[in-house]
Amino acid sequence: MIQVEDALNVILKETFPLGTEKVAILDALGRVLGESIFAGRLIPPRDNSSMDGYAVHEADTKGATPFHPVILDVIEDIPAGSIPRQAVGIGQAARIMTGAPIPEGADAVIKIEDTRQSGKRVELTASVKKGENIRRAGGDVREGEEVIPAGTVVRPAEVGMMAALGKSFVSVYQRPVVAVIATGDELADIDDPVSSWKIVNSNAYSLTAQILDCGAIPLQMGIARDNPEDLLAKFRPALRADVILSSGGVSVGDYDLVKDIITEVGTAIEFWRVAMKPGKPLVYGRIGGKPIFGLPGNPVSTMVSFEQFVRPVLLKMMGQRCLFRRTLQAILLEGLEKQPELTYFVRVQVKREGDGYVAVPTGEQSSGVLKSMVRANGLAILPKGMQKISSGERVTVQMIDDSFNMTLNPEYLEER
Ligand SMILES: Nc1nc2c(c(=O)[nH]1)N[C@H]1C(S)=C(S)[C@@H](COP(=O)(O)OP(=O)(O)OC[C@H]3O[C@@H](n4cnc5c(N)ncnc54)[C@H](O)[C@@H]3O)O[C@H]1N2
Ligand code: MOO
Repeated sequence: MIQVEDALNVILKETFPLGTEKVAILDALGRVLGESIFAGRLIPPRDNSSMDGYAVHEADTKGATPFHPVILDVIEDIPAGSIPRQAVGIGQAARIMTGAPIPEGADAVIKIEDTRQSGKRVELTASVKKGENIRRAGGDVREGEEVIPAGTVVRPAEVGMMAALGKSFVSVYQRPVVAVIATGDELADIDDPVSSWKIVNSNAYSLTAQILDCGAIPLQMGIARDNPEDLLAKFRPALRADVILSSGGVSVGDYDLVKDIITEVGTAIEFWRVAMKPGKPLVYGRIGGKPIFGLPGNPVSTMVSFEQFVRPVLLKMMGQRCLFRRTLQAILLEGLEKQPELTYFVRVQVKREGDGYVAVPTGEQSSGVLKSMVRANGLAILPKGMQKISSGERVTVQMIDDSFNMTLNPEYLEER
């Protein structure tokens, strides 16, 4: 039996980012850049005004006050998007709007609030400094500058910047295709007739959802029955995926055949059984360099094993550098006993309380009870060596719900 951390080390050491592909910048959202983005142009492309006002010579504005205004001739109007036709001379001003290019001659912009226009003239009631209210060409981005380094996760700001730089396609890391095989004679699909002898194949759906949630591409292979022929018929075509997952059939029962079958198709098994609960009977191996995971069949075991081992693998393949969930410290509000040789992942609901957090176990912790997973936003990690934990003690919680910290003001949640 391998320890959780050792298992993770073995798996991640032999996992590498996939190649890259070109996608449209909006499709790059949430993905990892495979190239650095360099500026092929200046932003802004030329000096422009940051205020609605008048482009002037700074020297002309000296000493202007509401009681001793300076009067200038207005020579033209420069709305944003237009090209100035004349240079601004001494004693002259050009009316200019935010974003419009600064005309020749002018070296400052005075904002409208500090002026009074009368006909073809303008009175300045304040002075300006050289360069005031002018955004310089290249002030945001210089030509040739590395604006976004390779390895960055693309967010809306990066999408906007790439658009500003005229880059419509960009290189990102590929998304792995992940095959999912459910195993078990007792399984029925969602739409099959209801029978008390059958269990709905929910694992294929929770796993597929977890794969999608990571940004990877699921490939549902359906249900394999507990016989070698059917298992081989599902595993063989699954090997074209980048990662292969199965659920069930990895324990010690008479029909737990997954280990034998994946060995038969050529998998080098690296470990079977991890010192954890839930998820102990996990089997892991490599086939043609690809990872293959035989996840335990209990619905919670499947999901928790995915969280601990498969999710980091998929993220690493997609070029991500942050492979793990956020953890936080919380006060556990219920005492628990455990087997000291195993690491426990306890389903909890974490809430803010004062400056800190509290964690409440979400009910029955048996590996078949999916409802306590539905109610959980975190997994409290009770480490190996610990025998029991009392209410009021501090625990580390792995947050499996990213939206957790969105503690919205309750009045925003009121319904109409
Ligand atoms: N004698 C022993 N028995 C068991 C041990 C053990 O050490 N000794 N370990 C237990 C633990 S821990 C787990 S976890 C399970 C895992 O066993 P398998 O991976 O072989 O899973 P199955 O036996 O096939 O199924 C377990 C359970 O989960 C339900 N299941 C299976 N697949 C699905 C699915 N796709 N969707 C929904 N539910 C599914 C299945 O009906 C069973 O109830 O073994 C223990 N036994
Ligand atoms: O590991 Mo099993 O997953 O405890 O039920």
